[in-house]
Amino acid sequence: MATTLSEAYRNHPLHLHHIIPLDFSSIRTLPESHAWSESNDSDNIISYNESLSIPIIDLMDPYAMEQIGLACEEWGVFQLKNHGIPLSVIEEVEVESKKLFSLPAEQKLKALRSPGGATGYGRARISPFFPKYMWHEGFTFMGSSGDAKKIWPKDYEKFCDAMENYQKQMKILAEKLSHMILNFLGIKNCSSSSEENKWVGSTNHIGAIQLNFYPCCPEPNRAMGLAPHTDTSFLTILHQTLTNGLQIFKDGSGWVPINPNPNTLVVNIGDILYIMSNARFHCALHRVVVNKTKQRYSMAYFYGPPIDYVISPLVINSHVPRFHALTVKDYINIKAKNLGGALSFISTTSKNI
Ligand SMILES: C=C1C[C@]23C[C@H]1CC[C@H]2[C@@]12CCC[C@@](C)(C(=O)O1)[C@H]2[C@@H]3C(=O)O
Ligand SMILES: O=C(O)CCC(=O)C(=O)O
Ligand SMILES: [Fe+2]
Repeated sequence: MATTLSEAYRNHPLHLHHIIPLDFSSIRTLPESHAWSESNDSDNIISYNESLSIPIIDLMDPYAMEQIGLACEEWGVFQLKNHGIPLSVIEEVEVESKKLFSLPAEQKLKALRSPGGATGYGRARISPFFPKYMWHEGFTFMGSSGDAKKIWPKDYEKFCDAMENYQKQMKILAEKLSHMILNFLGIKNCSSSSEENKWVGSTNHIGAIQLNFYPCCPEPNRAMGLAPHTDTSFLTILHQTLTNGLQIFKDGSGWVPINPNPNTLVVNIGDILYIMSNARFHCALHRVVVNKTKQRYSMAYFYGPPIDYVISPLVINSHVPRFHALTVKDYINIKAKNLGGALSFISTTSKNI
């Protein structure tokens, strides 16, 4: 599984300066390399407005499927309560993640992501697309975290157990949500489509964890935690610690905050589901802003089909497909070169293909 995703990234090696994070522990002022324009502040958080808050859905609600479908159409993202993930599993992953990021830089660098790799410690993979660096460190892994053994040759077990339990639980939840979403889209009722979506609930899928850390920042209004992006996944499930920062872009409104709610996970649709929904769902462009006094941590689980799976738009009622069908691997390759332009690159109305 891990090797298959790395295979897709191998053709797009990054320069080391786009992988090695700043040693934030020794920094007291914002370096020019991390100073984004002030405009990032003025287009910032919109004022609170009831109709502009991301839906909170109770997974135990008998109408959860319809509510999830509607939230995907309007927002591309929703908050989920009664999700069934034991609190202890989430708490442990938080403890281990905090332990990891508080290590001295040289220790973390032992697990540095390789230039063409998908897993390990480093800056976000999207870093080369932006003129400035982000105020962020990340650690990506799939399955058992071999990279943790490089950091703690003897004491890796607690970390690995916590991450494995978390992945196990996240996978179960991701499968449940995927079934509901595919049902909502009516994919189950299309000819041969249940065949095509056999990856949901099988071992033949991609499941990856991204631990994110946003240190306190001396000038948060001029810095960026994680630059605007959509996830490549089918769907992403995110746990955030109690510090604000995540925002979703809503056409006509601007950046809408998704502030943490206790016992609530954030679920957003990724590019793969956006394509499969034939753009019926909203594409969840999101970013993270940083804080002067509070550190922020988040743990994302990316769930999606295997890299040889052919993504094709679900077309109902003689609607025209808005995207060319292509494999996950091809899409990852296109995105590695175009980032935000990847979706228009595969659009049936553009002249790129
Ligand atoms: C399984 C995934 C999903 C990846 C790529 C690969 C490993 C790391 C993930 C992230 C995590 C941080 C944001 C993002 C945009 C990034 O830079 O790295 C994500 C990206 C994607 O959704 O494309
Ligand atoms: O830190 C967050 O809240 C969001 C992280 C994120 O967008 C990602 O890991 O893809
Ligand atoms: Fe994301």
